Amino acid sequence: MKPLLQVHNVSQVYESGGLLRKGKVRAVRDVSLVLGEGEVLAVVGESGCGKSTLARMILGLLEPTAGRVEFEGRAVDRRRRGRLETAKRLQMIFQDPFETINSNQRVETVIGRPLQLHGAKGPVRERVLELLGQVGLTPAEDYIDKYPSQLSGGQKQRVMIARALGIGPRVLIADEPTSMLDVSIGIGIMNLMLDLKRDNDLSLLWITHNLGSARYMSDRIVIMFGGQIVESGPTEDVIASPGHPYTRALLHASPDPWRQKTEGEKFDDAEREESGLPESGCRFRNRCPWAREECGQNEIPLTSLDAEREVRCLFPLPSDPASSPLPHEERTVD
Ligand SMILES: Nc1ncnc2c1ncn2[C@@H]1O[C@H](COP(=O)(O)OP(=O)(O)OP(=O)(O)O)[C@@H](O)[C@H]1O
Repeated sequence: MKPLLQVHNVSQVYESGGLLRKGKVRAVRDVSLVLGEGEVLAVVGESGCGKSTLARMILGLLEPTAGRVEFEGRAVDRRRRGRLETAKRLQMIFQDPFETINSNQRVETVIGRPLQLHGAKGPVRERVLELLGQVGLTPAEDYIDKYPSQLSGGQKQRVMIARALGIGPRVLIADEPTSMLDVSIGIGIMNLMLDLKRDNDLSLLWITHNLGSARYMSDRIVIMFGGQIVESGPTEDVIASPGHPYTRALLHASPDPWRQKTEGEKFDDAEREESGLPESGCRFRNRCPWAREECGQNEIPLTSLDAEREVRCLFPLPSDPASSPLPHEERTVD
């Protein structure tokens, strides 16, 4: 598969705190990944693991502290003109359509303005109607003159997808686009994105904390924990026999993935998580039932499990699921 988007050893360090309490947050640590043409790659991890930071670096909205991002073989340019060029090819769908839609603009403007910005001449109404049809908002005439407040959450997300699609991107980066929607509405959005991917020859980067949606959507999966990739490989293989204890824990956890969070709550979670993780050795070891002394001694590298899979663990779980006990049966720390 031809690589479209390449992330090479990217890191991000934030300066945090005020005058009295300064600190550094190493939000993303040496992450590399490749998204191939026509592929769906899922990036999965819990709140605070660095997914959104990674997405912002990919889009050129945030300069990596180290490493680089290449799109179609060229470095992503952070200057304004470069960003416009990038935006034509790489479009983002955000978690919260309520936040990103300007409430004073009608649907025609929300979708039409970026078309004009990217060079469409004259009235764009016809094209907007066509895009509304493509995202399932039909009859399109019923939607085009509406304001966001007259739309449901799922309809707003469809408007945002139409807006992104209009520019003719090659890659859609979707950051938790269904997490604020009811499950059935979210499934509708996932099906729509898969259809659009197929019909428009798109690639998708699907960012989520929900392994179920990643499984539904993706060909390959990257699992992140504490700013690092801890496992990657073909989605079905990783889910059938996770190599990293964190992937295993994600599989067996039963979080409520559709719960709405406020912005403040999100940050609290993330900060609590970040401050509780060890800086050296395996970052997951305090939560790992298989952890041994060696796990805290050195940085753990990503190593190959086979030609397509990598795992960041000194003692990867065996591939035979029967010999890998469930979390509540797991043996105690040596
Ligand atoms: N602007 C910022 N300044 C300081 N720290 C930040 C900033 N943005 C994010 N962080 C921290 O960086 C880490 C990664 O955050 P990020 O938002 O990328 O994670 P995430 O996996 O996308 O989480 P969520 O799903 O909750 O958005 C967290 O510890 C977070 O608190």
